[in-house]
Amino acid sequence: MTDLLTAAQMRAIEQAAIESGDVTGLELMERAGQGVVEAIFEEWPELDKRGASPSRSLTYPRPDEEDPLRAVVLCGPGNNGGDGFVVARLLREQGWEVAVFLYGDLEKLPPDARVNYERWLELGEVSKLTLPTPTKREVSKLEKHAARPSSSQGPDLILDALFGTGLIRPIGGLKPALAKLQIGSEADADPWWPRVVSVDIPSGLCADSGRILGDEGVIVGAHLTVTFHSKKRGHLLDVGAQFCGKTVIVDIGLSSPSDLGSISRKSLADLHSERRLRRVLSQLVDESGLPQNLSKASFGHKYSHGHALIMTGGPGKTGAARLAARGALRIGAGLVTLGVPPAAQMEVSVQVTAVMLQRVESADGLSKILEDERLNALCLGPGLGLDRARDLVPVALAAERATVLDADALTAFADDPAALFGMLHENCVLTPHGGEFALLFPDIAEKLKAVPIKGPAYSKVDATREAAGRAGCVVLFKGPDTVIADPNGRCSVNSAVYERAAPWLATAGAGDVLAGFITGLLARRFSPLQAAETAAWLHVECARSFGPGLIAEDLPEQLPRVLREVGS
Ligand SMILES: NC(=O)C1=CN([C@@H]2O[C@H](COP(=O)(O)OP(=O)(O)OC[C@H]3O[C@@H](n4cnc5c(N)ncnc54)[C@H](O)[C@@H]3O)[C@@H](O)[C@H]2O)[C@@H](O)CC1
Ligand SMILES: Nc1ncnc2c1ncn2[C@@H]1O[C@H](COP(=O)(O)OP(=O)(O)O)[C@@H](O)[C@H]1O
Ligand SMILES: [K+]
Repeated sequence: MTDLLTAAQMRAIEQAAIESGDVTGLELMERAGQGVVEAIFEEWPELDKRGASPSRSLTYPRPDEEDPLRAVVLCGPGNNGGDGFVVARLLREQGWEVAVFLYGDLEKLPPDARVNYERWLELGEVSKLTLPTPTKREVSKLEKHAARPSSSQGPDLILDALFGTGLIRPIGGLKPALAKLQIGSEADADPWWPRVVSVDIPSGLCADSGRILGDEGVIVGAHLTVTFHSKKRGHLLDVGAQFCGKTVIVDIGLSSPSDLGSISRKSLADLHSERRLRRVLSQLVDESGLPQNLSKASFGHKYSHGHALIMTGGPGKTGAARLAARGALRIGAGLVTLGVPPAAQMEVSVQVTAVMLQRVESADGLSKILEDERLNALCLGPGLGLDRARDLVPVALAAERATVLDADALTAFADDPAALFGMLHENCVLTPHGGEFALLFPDIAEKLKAVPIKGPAYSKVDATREAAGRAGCVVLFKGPDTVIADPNGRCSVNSAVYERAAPWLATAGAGDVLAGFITGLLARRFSPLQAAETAAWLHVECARSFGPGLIAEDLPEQLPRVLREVGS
C-alpha cells in the first residue's frame, strides 16, 4: 500500500515511533538530514566529494575547480529548519562552504532543532532573517552569499529548509528574499543554477493539498524535493508537482500508518501503482474467479464477460460514444452495444464493426431494451446531448445496473443536482472534469477554488470524498491528479505527474475513452471503485505507451500492449 499522508498523519506516525521508545526525535532528524545529503549526491554525483578523484570535473563551469563547493542553507522556525541545520553540518564536514540563515526566533526553535542549531554553531555562524519580513540589510547579506554565477561566486546549492509539514500561514514576507535568490515561483529562475533542494516540501506549498497558501503566490521552486517515509498529498495534488521538481522519498525507519491504531484506514488516501493494480487483480481471482490479468479466461462465454450498453447522441454527435464503445470492448467487455437514435443509425453503422447497434429513440425504448438482464453495464453522457440525457438518465438509473455517467449526463443536471443524487445508486460512477464537478457540486468546488489563507488547506482529496458522500456513489474527479473516492471514504489518487506524466491525455475524447474503460470493467463485474481505479490507471499507461502525437482513438489500441505488460 502506498499511502499519501497528510501532515497530521505524518506527525502521528512520528509521535508513535518516539513514544514507543524505538527512536528519538533527534535521531529521526539526523536520519532525515543524512537522507537529504545522500539524495543530493545521488542526484548530482558531481557534488559528492567523498573520495573524489582529482580528475572528476564538475559538469558546469566554475571559476576554479579547487574552490570548495558552496551551499546556502535557509532554515525556518520549526523542525524543517532543524533538518536544515543537520544538512549544513554534514556538508561542512565534507569541506563545503556553508552559509546558514535562520528565518525565525532562536528562542522559539523546537528542542531538536535547537540542538542541531547549537551543533552547527560549533562549525559556523547563523545569519538572521527577521520573521515575518526580513530587513533590507538581511536580504542584502543573503544576496551576497547567493550571488548568481554571472558574478562568479554563486552557490552550488540552495537548501530550502524553511517550512515543511508545519506550514500554517502564507510566506508572503519572504517575497523579497526569494526574489533576490531567484528561487521563488515568480522569478525567472535559471533552471540549473544553483540547484535548489527542498527539505520535505517546497516552502509555501501546503503538504495536504498541493496548494499555495496566500494570494501572493510566493513559494520556493525546487529542482529536487526530498521527503521522508512517504509522499504527502501535496507532492501530487493540484500545483504541487510543478514546484517539487523531482521528489525522492527517504526511509527514516518509521512504520506504516496501517500499523497504527490511531490512523483509520478510511482517513488515508492511496497512490495508484502497478503493484497496487496487480494486487487488485489478484484479489479478483479469489473473489470472483476472474483471471489474474485482464485477458479473458480460457473457457469463458462472451456473455460471461458482460454486455455493455453505451448510448450515443444524434447525427454528428456519435463520435464520443463510439470512442467509449471501443474502449469498453478493448478492455474486455464480452459484448458492447451502442444505443443510437434512428436518425444516427446510418452514421454509426458505417463506423463500427465489432460493436453492435440498437435503435433507442427515447426513454421508452431504453426501458424496453433494459428488460434484457444480460445488459449489465451502462454508459451515458459522451456526446449524448442534454435533452436526450434528461430523458434517458432516469430510466437508466432506475434499472439499477452498474452505470457510468459522464459529460452531458452530468451537465444535464446542473440546474438541479439534488434530483440526480436522488436517483443515483451505489453501482454508479460519476466522472466529472473540473467544469462538470463545479456544476454538480458548486459549494465544494468553491472551497477548492478559494485562495487558502491557512493550512492545511482543503484538498482535491477532501473535495472528491465529500462529493462521493453526497452523491452516494463513486466519483472520479479528473485531471493529472485524478482522485477517486467512494461514499464510504475510500479514496485514491491516480497521479500523472513526475515520471508518469502524460500531458498528451489533454486531448479531445480522452475522457470518453476513460468512460468506456470503466464501463467495460463494470461489465466484467469489477466493483465501481475497482473499475474506476483500474481504468484510470490503464488510461494513463495507454497514453504513456503511445506518447506524443496521441489522439483519443489511439488509447484503446494501446490497451493490448499495456495489458500484456501488466498481466505478464
Ligand atoms: N514528522 C516527522 O516524522 C519528521 C519531521 N521532520 C521535519 O519536521 C518538519 C515538520 O516540523 P514542524 O512541525 O516543526 O513544522 P515546520 O518546520 O514546517 O514549521 C512549523 C513552524 O513554523 C511556523 N509557521 C508556519 N507557517 C508559517 C509562516 N507562514 N510564517 C511564519 N511561521 C510559520 C509554525 O507556527 C511553527 O512554529 C517536517 O517537514 C520535516 O522536515 C524530520 O525532522 C524528520 C521526522
Ligand atoms: N495534463 C494531463 N495529464 C494527464 N492526464 C490528463 C491531463 N489533462 C487531462 N487529462 C486526462 O484526460 C482526460 C480528459 O477528459 P475530459 O476532460 O473529459 O475530456 P474530453 O471530454 O475531451 O474527453 C481525463 O481522464 C483527464 O484526467
Ligand atoms: K521546505
